[in-house]
Amino acid sequence: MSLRWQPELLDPAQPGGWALVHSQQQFLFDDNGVLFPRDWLYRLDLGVVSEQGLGYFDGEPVFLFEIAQNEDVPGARWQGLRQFMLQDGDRDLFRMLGFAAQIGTWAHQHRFCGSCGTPMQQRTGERAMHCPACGLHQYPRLSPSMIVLVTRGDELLLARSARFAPGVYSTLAGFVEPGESVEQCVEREVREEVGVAVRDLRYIGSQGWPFPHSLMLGFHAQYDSGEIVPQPEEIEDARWFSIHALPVLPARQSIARYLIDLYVASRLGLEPPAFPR
Ligand SMILES: NC(=O)c1ccc[n+]([C@@H]2O[C@H](COP(=O)([O-])OP(=O)(O)OC[C@H]3O[C@@H](n4cnc5c(N)ncnc54)[C@H](O)[C@@H]3O)[C@@H](O)[C@H]2O)c1
Ligand SMILES: [Mg+2]
Ligand SMILES: [Zn+2]
Repeated sequence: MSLRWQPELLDPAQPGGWALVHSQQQFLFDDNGVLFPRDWLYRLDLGVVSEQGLGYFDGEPVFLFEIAQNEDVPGARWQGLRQFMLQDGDRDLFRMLGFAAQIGTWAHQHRFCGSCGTPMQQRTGERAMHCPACGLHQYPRLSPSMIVLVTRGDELLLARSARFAPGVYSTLAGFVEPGESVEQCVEREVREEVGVAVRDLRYIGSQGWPFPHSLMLGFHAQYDSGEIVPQPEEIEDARWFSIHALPVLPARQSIARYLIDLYVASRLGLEPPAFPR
């Protein structure tokens, strides 16, 4: 892991430092980037709903201003987290922004106690919100999801949702439901989304995915039986693709792409790709 970005629980009462400004998966930036002098931001009166101490970037303390909506700031613009991910190069910057977006969204959505409605308070000493009336604690939210490449020899089962960019096909993914194991989730989601049974699941690796708070658990599975039947609401199209005639694939930074590239490399006897971090 790189040393440029180090998450840490900083006390927002500590003065100075730098700050990110986030709202609804977008960050404020200008010619100097996404980090603004914190004292300068206070003067803008941005309607801050939560302030969080995030950690250190290049050794400098970084805070987050979570604001209610994207305000116009002279000389600055807003850019979505996805755009920052797609800009190749600075993975540490994206890791910091992904963390900031998840913490900011969580803080924004837990301002009031879900049990009794009292305004929540930030705890000191751990990243948690606390209800002073009933004692409820809320921690940052994570949604475990499986993602799986299903293969049959030289063929890959890839699908697209109507939300994807035109022509893009990807691996199957879905959220883990209460009470099931990730392996059961893989079997259920594949059955639901394409009507196919799989076997020989192999866990490959995981990736934090801040859109908005998934933890992707990546698998490879062998096709077992069944014909492809796309799930009407979720899957626009699903097919077998030969490793020699693949469609437009997901972004290089995604574990979806890694699962595909890894399998293709193994079939062709090529060097395995680098894991996207
Ligand atoms: N990193 C990657 O390579 C990669 C690739 C594909 C998908 N993903 C992510 O995987 C996650 C799951 O994929 P999917 O969209 O196909 O899921 P899915 O197949 O379970 O279906 C999506 C539906 O699940 C419901 N849903 C939304 N949030 C939920 C939650 N937290 N828990 C349970 N159900 C929820 C909604 O009805 C939504 O329309 C998404 O966050 C997606 O962004 C990541
Ligand atoms: Mg899905
Ligand atoms: Zn409460």
